[in-house]
Amino acid sequence: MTDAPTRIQVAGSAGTAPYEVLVGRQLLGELPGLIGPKAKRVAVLHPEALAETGEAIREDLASQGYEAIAIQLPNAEESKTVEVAAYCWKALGQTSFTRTDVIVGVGGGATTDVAGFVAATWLRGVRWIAVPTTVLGMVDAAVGGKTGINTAEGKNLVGAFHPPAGVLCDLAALDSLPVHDYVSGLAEIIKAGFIADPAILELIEADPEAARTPAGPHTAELIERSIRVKAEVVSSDLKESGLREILNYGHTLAHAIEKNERYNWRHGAAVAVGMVFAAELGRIAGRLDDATADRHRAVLQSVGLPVTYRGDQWPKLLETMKVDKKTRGDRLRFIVLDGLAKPTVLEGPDPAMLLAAHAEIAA
Ligand SMILES: NC(=O)c1ccc[n+]([C@@H]2O[C@H](COP(=O)([O-])OP(=O)(O)OC[C@H]3O[C@@H](n4cnc5c(N)ncnc54)[C@H](O)[C@@H]3O)[C@@H](O)[C@H]2O)c1
Ligand SMILES: O=C(O)C(=O)C[C@@H](O)[C@H](O)[C@H](O)COP(=O)(O)O
Ligand SMILES: [Zn+2]
Repeated sequence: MTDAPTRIQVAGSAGTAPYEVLVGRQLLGELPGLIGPKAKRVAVLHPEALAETGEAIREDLASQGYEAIAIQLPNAEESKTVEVAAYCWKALGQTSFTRTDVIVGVGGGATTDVAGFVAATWLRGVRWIAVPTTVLGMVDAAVGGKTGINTAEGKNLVGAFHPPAGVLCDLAALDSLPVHDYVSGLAEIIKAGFIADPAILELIEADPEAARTPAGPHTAELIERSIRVKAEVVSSDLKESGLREILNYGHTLAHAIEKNERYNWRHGAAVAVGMVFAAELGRIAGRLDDATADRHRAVLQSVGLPVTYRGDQWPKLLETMKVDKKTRGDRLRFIVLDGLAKPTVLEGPDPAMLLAAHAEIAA
């Protein structure tokens, strides 16, 4: 017998329907209920690494009478391209996928970003369900309806706000996740700690080694607390017209690092460096106290996340940051902290401040 899952509500916003994020074990029995009675066809999008899982889900849905297809995507960031999206559109077209049919995205954040984007664009929008299988996917990517792909110019530059009909976080999926990917997801959990829920930081600081494994005593609590932070924010501001920008803490520099590394760095690793940069920027701008700024480096390093980046790359990073989605005209905008759990926007900082903050993360 399994325990009942935790259910976290995400309110409908900007005309979209509310949905639930379930956290627990053996949740796949929830899929047909979420797919709903109108669907005839279901497309299960999964990465190469989860070929067996994707096929098992497809078979299960087929045994329940759906015309189920599996669409295998490349692993990780290689899937977030227009070519992969076009491959999915072709597969849906060849299956005569209609507006009442449903997409299921099973995988990490890269997979659910593409699956959601394909769902947002196919026939101008079909229903989709997220089944995140990484820590990062569960606590962040699968929740909130930001879907998208990268372009040559940068990260997530094409996309749509298209919330899922439900999110199933089956903690058992984390057992097969390589430790490198598990730890990368901790960066977004730590982000939630700094912007909104410091209890997260205390749980990690009490035993950083335990935080690095799904067998740790606080795994479910860390995941659920982070989902609650995200759910609360996106419930009130789906389309990032204000509050939602706080979820972008550390991301202005992180996305530039990812592009500069041709996406060979995991998103979470880049976000770790980006948060140290943002903390230093906050300190230099006279907003953030020394102890909270230093705490960033300490907690991130304690779980094995990077806190520095190649110092000679600054001109390229600065150029890429100009296309960050928070930029308005020529004014760069950063999320910084006024104190612990007090995120705010820093508009058009002096270039000397940016350079000084960069010096603090330059390896
Ligand atoms: N939409 C959003 O709001 C949002 C939020 C945060 C991050 N993101 C995006 O999420 C992406 C990062 O997601 P990620 O960290 O989950 O990485 P990922 O999706 O690239 O997955 C990492 C690797 O793990 C594999 N994998 C996935 N689940 C597995 C499992 N259970 N066992 C073994 N291998 C598994 C994947 O195939 C991949 O090779 C980035 O593209 C980022 O931009 C989006
Ligand atoms: O949900 C959000 O909003 C976020 O900013 C969460 C981030 O962790 C995530 O990486 C997001 O995809 C970044 O969005 P972008 O708009 O900067 O591409
Ligand atoms: Zn992120």
